[in-house]
Amino acid sequence: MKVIEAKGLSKRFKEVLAVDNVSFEVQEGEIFGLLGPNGAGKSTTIRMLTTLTRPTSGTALVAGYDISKEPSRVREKIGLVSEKTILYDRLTAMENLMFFARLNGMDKKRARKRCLELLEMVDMLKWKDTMVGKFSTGMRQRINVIRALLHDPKIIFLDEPTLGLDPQTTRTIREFIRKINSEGRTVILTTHIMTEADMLSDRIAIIDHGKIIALDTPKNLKRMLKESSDEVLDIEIPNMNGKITEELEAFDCVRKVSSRSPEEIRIIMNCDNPVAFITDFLSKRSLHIRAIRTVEPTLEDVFIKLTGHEMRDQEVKKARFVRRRMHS
Ligand SMILES: Nc1ncnc2c1ncn2[C@@H]1O[C@H](COP(=O)(O)OP(=O)(O)OP(=O)(O)O)[C@@H](O)[C@H]1O
Repeated sequence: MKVIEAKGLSKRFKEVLAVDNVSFEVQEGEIFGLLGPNGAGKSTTIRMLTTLTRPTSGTALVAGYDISKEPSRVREKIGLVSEKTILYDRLTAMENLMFFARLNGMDKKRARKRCLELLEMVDMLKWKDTMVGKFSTGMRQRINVIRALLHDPKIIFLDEPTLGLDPQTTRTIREFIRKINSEGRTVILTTHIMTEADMLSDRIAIIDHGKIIALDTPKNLKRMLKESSDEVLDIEIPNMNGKITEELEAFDCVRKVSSRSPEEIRIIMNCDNPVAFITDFLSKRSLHIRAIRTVEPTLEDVFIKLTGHEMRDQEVKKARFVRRRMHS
């Protein structure tokens, strides 16, 4: 059964078309990942589906209700975890949760029981009477996540749920996402982390510049690359020189070269004999090969193949742009 049906959703902010005619469906019980670089339009898509912002055009049904015509019905059925969520620093974990539970219209006794239950689920019971202002980012995020579950919604939206968290908390949050899903909830998750989308999602929509450029299971997305007979090779070159990326990319059979470290490149290519090709290329330039490996394609490779650029490229460019603006 479909629990989300987005039809031609678009959102324009003045000259920026943040979301461009996006359509997709999410089935009940799925973990559905929206994967894309910073600024791709993931948060804006989630904000429209959770009724926080109105689409410029198009619409969506969430739990059977139209996001534009019946927003309060939609809000009853969903939970949202976003980085913009506010917790009150001078209230304890329990007081924060009770405050939001009461806002949701729960009676005191039921609210208390539910808060304790949820605190226990994320291993935060012992911190229930501590002020949230004293919590680490990871502890706050656990409270944020359970806050969205207070009214027991069947559809949960998580916008970059592990952003800025330490590895241990990241693991806890990911396990928790699997747990709430295994209890029958549908999860819609945005992330710019390929491995996170890969390990959690039943299906993934890859978003770039506001458009969905691919939508399938992680396995099928990766198979797409395999079946295209593209090869992905990692090559260690101890005496690397900076020009080889450009030189290699000038060949028709080379799709993309990316740097993995100062001494290692990853190359996606479609040549008759890729290893012979690369060995010949490097030996002509007196470059040595320390190791060469064929690698199973990852979602990163799928993204590169589809867009012709790395997800990180854009993030680096964006960071540089922000820094330049800050210093100008
Ligand atoms: N309120 C707003 N006003 C103007 N532009 C906006 C607004 N919200 C988002 N944008 C722009 O819309 C585009 C998509 O942003 P969005 O936040 O949806 O991307 P994202 O994929 O979630 O990335 P990020 O992780 O960086 O938030 C970006 O170019 C962003 O600058």
